[in-house]
Amino acid sequence: MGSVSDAEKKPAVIFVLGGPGSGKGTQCANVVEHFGYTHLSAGDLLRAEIKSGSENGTMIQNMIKEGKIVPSEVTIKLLQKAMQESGNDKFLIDGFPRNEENRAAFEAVTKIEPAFVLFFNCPEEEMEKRILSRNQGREDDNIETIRKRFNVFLESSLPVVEYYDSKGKVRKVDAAKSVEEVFEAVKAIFTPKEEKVIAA
Ligand SMILES: Nc1ncnc2c1ncn2[C@@H]1O[C@H](COP(=O)(O)OP(=O)(O)OP(=O)(O)O)[C@@H](O)[C@H]1O
Ligand SMILES: Nc1ccn([C@@H]2O[C@H](COP(=O)(O)O)[C@@H](O)[C@H]2O)c(=O)n1
Ligand SMILES: [Mg+2]
Repeated sequence: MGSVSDAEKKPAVIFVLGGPGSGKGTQCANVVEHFGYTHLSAGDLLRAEIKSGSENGTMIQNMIKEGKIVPSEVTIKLLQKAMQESGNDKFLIDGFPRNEENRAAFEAVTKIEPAFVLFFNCPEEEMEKRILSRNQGREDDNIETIRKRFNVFLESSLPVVEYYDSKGKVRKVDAAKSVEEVFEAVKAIFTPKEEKVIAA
């Protein structure tokens, strides 16, 4: 039997999930700094696609304004392109998969299974407060769209988390704490077991 060559090795993927405003982007930036992953936010890639003037731009903009999930084909192409261009082999994929269609299509197209799913658990009240004071000029950071995004999260995204939980792949973090406290919990998940033994 031949061994898998470096060129054939699949990249390591961690899906980062959690409700809107739970702190996914904030914590991914910390993980990048400490653990050398490339951070790919599906939402950021879609917003960049609108700005680029692509033919899908208007459709994506309308979906984001309504808090709806863009068809997987579009988002997966953007993720694959960003992964290839990064030159890295380990990725934090933030805000994806957002529904069962995203999940099944990513697996079918890339044949990649996530190493694990990092799930930020945060009460809706706290997430709403954070989004309303984010001030990044996002078109979907208004109370009407926020409510729609929360509904989509409950109805379509949480079942994906439950799917991975049933496979023992979810690492759940209490995201209602301070940025520093949340990162302590995240760090413990990313630190290899042998390093934890040495540090003890
Ligand atoms: N633990 C925290 N405590 C207080 N504020 C936080 C915390 N984590 C992030 N924030 C702030 O909350 C806002 C939302 O955080 P962030 O953008 O990281 O969330 P997100 O999960 O990526 O949201 P979205 O799904 O809308 O992209 C930001 O203004 C950020 O600075
Ligand atoms: N897999 C995804 C991810 C995001 N979207 C759309 O982008 C919006 C913003 O996403 P954030 O992660 O930056 O909050 C989201 O509400 C969706 O409209 C998507 O379609 N598919
Ligand atoms: Mg984000």
